[in-house]
Amino acid sequence: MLNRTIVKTIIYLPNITVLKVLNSVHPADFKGYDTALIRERFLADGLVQADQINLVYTHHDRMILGIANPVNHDLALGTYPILRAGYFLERRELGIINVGGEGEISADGKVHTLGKLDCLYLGKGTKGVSFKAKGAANPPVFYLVSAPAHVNYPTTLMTHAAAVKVTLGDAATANHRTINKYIHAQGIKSCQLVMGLTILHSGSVWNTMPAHVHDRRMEAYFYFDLPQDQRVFHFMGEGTETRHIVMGNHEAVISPPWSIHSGAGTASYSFIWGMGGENQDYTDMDPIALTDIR
Ligand SMILES: O=C[C@H](O)[C@@H](O)CC(=O)C(=O)O
Ligand SMILES: [Zn+2]
Repeated sequence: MLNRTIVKTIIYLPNITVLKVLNSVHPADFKGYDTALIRERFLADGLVQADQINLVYTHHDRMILGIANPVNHDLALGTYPILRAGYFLERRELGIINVGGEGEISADGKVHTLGKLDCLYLGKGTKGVSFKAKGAANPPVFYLVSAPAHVNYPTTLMTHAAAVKVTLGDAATANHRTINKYIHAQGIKSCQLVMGLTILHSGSVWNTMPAHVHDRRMEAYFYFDLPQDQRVFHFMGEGTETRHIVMGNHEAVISPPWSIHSGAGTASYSFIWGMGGENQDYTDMDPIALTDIR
């Protein structure tokens, strides 16, 4: 039987040029960076734009991150010239977490509905990917993290409720928070992506302290649910040479393998962490004692 389904929706193909390419940085060079250079080399901002997919290509484990924000149009994930690939996921995998209103993601003809904080994994070889809002009044904000992949793992949807939860910290040290793991060794299977999100409890403002590094993996933090006029002071650099970068809502920062990644907000907030690299062992972290941090 011929498939005579007529596709009625006009799918809008957004800009297929990446916003920015971030090259790798040597920790010895980083010591001399001023504010502007830190922001140029590590910050991904201006990602959320109505009816656009805005991506940043990094040479930190070749991770791509960005936002798809369909409002009035359905957005197709095109193939970017920088990939020299027939389609976006020809040699890549993709993790997506929605931090906005309800939306839909179509993957090779199958439609997945994502509420706020739900996660969809798309494996290598998924050809047709598009994003859609359920309503223009409260559109989805899909945060995308993609890494190179060599085999296909099945498309998997995981709701926020189904994510593995670990509550850490204490209100007394202003770091009471719940970690939600989606893509990891005991969760959604992937080639190298590890992904989840952390929600600070009301009144707690510190994440990931005492801080750690993991030389086997790079990481990116994407801050959200931060009031527009509030900021997170995100700390980075080698444990004995820290610098800070001031982050607003819906901004992401790269953490190279040699860098700590930890922040303190002027209000409570949430953030998505995404990692790629040598292993997928979430517990492979080398903590740095607070008394050793400089
Ligand atoms: O390598 C793991 C990542 O840095 C985060 O998962 C840590 C985190 O979310 C937290 O402590 O709040
Ligand atoms: Zn980490």
